[in-house]
Amino acid sequence: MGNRIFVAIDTPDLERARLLAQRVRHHVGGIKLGLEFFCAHGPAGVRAMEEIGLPVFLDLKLHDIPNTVAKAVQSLAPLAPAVLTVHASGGRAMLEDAKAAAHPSTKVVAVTMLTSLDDGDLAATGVSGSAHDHVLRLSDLAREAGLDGIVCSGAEVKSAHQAWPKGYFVVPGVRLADGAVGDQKRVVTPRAAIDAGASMLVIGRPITQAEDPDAAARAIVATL
Ligand SMILES: O=C(O)c1cc(=O)[nH]c(=O)n1[C@@H]1O[C@H](COP(=O)(O)O)[C@@H](O)[C@H]1O
Repeated sequence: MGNRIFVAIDTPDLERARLLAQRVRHHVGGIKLGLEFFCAHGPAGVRAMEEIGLPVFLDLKLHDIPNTVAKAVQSLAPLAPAVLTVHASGGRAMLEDAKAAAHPSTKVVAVTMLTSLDDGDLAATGVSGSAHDHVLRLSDLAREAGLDGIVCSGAEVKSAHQAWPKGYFVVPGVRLADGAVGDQKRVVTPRAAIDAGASMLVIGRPITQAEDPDAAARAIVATL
């Protein structure tokens, strides 16, 4: 089994992104590029990062009407990212059209409920019930729409995996027991996420903000 850690390269600085990816490349299975990077550098930046030779997860969390999302996904298809995110709450038609427009080799995964939110935040958006139930509902929707998997926290991945054994489960909000949580609310350790059935761990600041990112990535791998 390959390394399931994707390092979140959250920076608008292309040189820093390259340097970070190169430093940790032997201890991660891929790199995740998100809005911060993509807004600054677009497809050319993604291509520049692809040259490092690691699989690229393009995390744009697309969420709009079906036609707009499908056209955006179509525009991204030449980049053939290993993984691409859309928001599950965009609804079934949006999810189906996103999957149909993606490069055939791209896993399209649906973000369920952001790991920076808790039950109280959910209630404030007008959704009653627990984060757990909300994630499970959105996971069913993603499966029915033909997506490859979902993004959820380590607290829900076990149930989601049981309900969808062939799904691909991306887990962010990963922290070592003594690590700073920052803006994340639903966090688990790397080991707990893997034991619960995560297919991929997304880890950003615990690696990228460490004094020695390479050593930090190596230390996390050692816990798995
Ligand atoms: O889709 C994601 O990757 C994602 C979904 C989610 O619910 N929570 C979440 O934190 N992420 C991303 O995962 C990364 C987490 O970064 P750290 O909190 O620094 O480890 C960031 O790049 C987020 O954009």
